[in-house]
Amino acid sequence: MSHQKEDMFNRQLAKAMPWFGMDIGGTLTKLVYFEPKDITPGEQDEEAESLRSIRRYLTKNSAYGKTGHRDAHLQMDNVEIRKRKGSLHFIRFQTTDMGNFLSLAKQKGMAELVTTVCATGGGAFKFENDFREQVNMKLAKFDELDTLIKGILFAEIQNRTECYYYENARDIMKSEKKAFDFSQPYPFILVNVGSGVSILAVYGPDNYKRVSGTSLGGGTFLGLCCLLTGCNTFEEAIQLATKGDNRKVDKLVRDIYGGDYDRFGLTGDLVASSFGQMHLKDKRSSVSREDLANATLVTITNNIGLIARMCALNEKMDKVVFVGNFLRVNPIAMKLLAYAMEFWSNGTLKGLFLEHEGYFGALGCLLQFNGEIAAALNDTSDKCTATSQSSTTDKRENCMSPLDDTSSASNDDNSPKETQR
Ligand SMILES: Nc1ncnc2c1ncn2[C@@H]1O[C@H](COP(=O)(O)OP(=O)(O)O)[C@@H](O)[C@H]1O
Ligand SMILES: CC(C)(COP(=O)(O)O)[C@@H](O)C(=O)NCCC(=O)O
Repeated sequence: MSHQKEDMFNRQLAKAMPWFGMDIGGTLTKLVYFEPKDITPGEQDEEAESLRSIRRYLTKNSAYGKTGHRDAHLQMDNVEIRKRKGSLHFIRFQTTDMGNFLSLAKQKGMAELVTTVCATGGGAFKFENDFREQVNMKLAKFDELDTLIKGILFAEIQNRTECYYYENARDIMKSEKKAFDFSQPYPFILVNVGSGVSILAVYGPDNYKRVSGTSLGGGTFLGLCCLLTGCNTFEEAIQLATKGDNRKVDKLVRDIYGGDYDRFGLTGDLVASSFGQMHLKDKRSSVSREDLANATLVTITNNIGLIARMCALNEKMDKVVFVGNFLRVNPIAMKLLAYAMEFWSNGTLKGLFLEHEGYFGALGCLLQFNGEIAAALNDTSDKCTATSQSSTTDKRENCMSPLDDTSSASNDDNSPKETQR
């Protein structure tokens, strides 16, 4: 890009503030907000009061409405995006609270400032009309798996301690979090544990395929836990699980064999049948809510671990990266997954985790926003490439700046894609 074009590009980007990326998931909506920290006095003079007030509101609070939270511990400072320096803020709320979010956006004057929000996740499709009708905002839609990978790669570059593993994974009581150098990531299996689970094989920055998935995910854990224990929140479910013992609920190999099943290396303390004791009335009457929560967590986690391991085996990959908000405040699940990768593969597989867990889709989306504008400024149809899929055909006829109208610039082609190697 020429200097002149770049200047114009940066000015347009600055005018497009606030920069957001939004991932509207099945359970949680994740919002990543870029707070510029290099505002010049000139910009400050021109800045609309509503923009200033939004910045203050988002950065000074850590709770918003009934379910909104800013994860201050995840804040990324000194980030450079498109030559602007600033901080990234990570905010989440329940997707069922979207109505309140839209009311708040209206109240804070967002609709006058922002014409287009970059959004990903199923809700970018589901809530598109609500955004248009209630706050006159358009959604520039991006595929959730494309943005997930983009977000992960960006976070890894920004934060050298983003990725970690569990040392001594075979001994869950002693296993400890340790930084992992993920600067040479490819190839790897990516397991996104959200409401449901998507499993990808990632070969390069723009080259991946969705190899598997399961409906038994974070939503299943939370739903079953609420049913079985009467708890109401994820945090409560995790707290209960931390104090419980799945062995009072599950049938172990030793409950069936009286000890190990040596011939096939199945030790006595291995779960033979999840919830396998719960058909017996006396066992049912002696289990606690905590035991049931723990057994639910172990059941769901082990199942995800098993499928992930099979995918790694199929794809001949040795790194398995787990993300998604199911892992939030959930060391039990992470340690179990680390153990499952290590133990069942005889040490050939490594389970890896990332600090920003459930925010990568929203982060990737925020980064994508700039790409769309760049495409618009270059203003040639051949430069209007689809979000990242190297093998997909871009069906867009016009590229328009999201500052004006993104209805045709967004990735509206929502047909399922599988990137070819
Ligand atoms: N505060 C929370 N409220 C609800 N679910 C939570 C919360 N924190 C973590 N979770 C877990 O995260 C899952 C959602 O993960 P996420 O990656 O945000 O997926 P989605 O995009 O489908 O909403 C829930 O099913 C639940 O297991
Ligand atoms: C449909 C989804 C991609 C939606 O993503 P999510 O909101 O759960 O993060 C995911 O829930 C999923 O892949 N479910 C499993 C579907 C299956 O392969 O059985």
